[in-house]
Amino acid sequence: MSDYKFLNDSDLNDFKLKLNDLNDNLTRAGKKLVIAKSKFSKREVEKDFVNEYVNQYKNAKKRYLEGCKDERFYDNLKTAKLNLSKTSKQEENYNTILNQYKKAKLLYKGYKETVKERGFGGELNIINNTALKLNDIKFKYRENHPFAVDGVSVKIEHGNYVAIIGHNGSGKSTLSKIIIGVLEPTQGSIEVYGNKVTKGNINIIRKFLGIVFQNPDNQFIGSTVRDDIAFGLENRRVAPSKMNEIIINAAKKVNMENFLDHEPLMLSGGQKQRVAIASALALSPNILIFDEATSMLDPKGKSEVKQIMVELKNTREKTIFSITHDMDEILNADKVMVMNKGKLVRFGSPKEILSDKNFLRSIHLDIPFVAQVEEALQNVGIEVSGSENLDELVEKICQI
Ligand SMILES: Nc1ncnc2c1ncn2[C@@H]1O[C@H](COP(=O)(O)OP(=O)(O)OP(=O)(O)O)[C@@H](O)[C@H]1O
Repeated sequence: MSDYKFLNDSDLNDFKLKLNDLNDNLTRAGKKLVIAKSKFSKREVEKDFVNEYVNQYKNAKKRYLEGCKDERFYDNLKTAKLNLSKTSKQEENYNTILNQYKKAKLLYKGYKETVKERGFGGELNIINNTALKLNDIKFKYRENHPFAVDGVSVKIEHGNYVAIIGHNGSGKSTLSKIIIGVLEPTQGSIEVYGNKVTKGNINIIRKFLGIVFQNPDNQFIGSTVRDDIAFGLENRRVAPSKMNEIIINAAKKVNMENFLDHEPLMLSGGQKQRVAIASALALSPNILIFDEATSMLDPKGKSEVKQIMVELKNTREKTIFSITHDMDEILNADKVMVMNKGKLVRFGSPKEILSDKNFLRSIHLDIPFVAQVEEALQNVGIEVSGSENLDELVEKICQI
């Protein structure tokens, strides 16, 4: 027994992630079966078609139930208990063995709770501080097509706010779909916090990526803001007793806590997007991706959402990616990725990117308004640069 390797929190976390994934598969198989049965009742399909989904559901359930049984936690507790029973209080290592027993007891309790909660609450394995590492990513939609993403390599550290810009067709959306695992790269590899993304773990890793899309109206399911934020949590089988607190906290982060009982469709565009952000935040993603999230909003809505993005950035709790056509937004970012014809042609701070305005113009990108004003002032000998917004620029001018 002396070389027995006791389990630790990371083993319990791995078990949570695995069980939650099996539970997702089971839920998906259940949904597909319901659809197949409804098609059968409308006489759109034959019985064989339904049977196929019945089998898939049965298999998913079998895998889930097998996944629930993990003898390691019981064996771990049994070993720790045995060790303790063989050790007298006078022995030097008594306290270590007692602590091992206490830990094993906690892990066993955690295992039982995990089964009850269907694996909810697992956290992404943080192997290193690099939120995203793309290694020579290439992607083409069809064999005889050019690469839509062509050899992109980049390393983004945790807590950064990264703006991805580029003219239409430059590969931004394709790249974002690769990051979120909707498209599989034709070549290259991806690491998320040190976890190499594979077919086997992509569904698990995707749970730690939150996405806010362009059209706020396409993102609502619930009849109130509260229901809407709850939807994702219900899918993850979060215990109802825990839900309220999570919903309120998420709503507070986007200043929507007073709208929880409002109907989502009656909100302004900016408010809708803030609810969409809250729904994503409720699921505690490590990486939050904004996919043109401000492009359909009026100026007030745009500014509300951008303000929330800056507040999120300032907490440094999440890594943020924003795919955007709004060149003014890049001033808020820590790093800017400039895409052109599928390639990452520039990567740096907003100041570095804006230092070569002619290059940006050559690939049909607008220059942020503030930077244009700064450029005009520089041309008449007034040295101002690096302002994040108009207020900052005005302040700098007043100090000259
Ligand atoms: N489903 C698809 N099938 C085939 N080609 C596609 C598909 N989607 C995008 N493409 C092509 O891939 C290239 C990159 O497109 P992508 O949509 O990623 O660019 P983008 O920078 O996001 O553009 P936009 O700003 O217009 O959304 C373009 O040449 C585009 O025509």
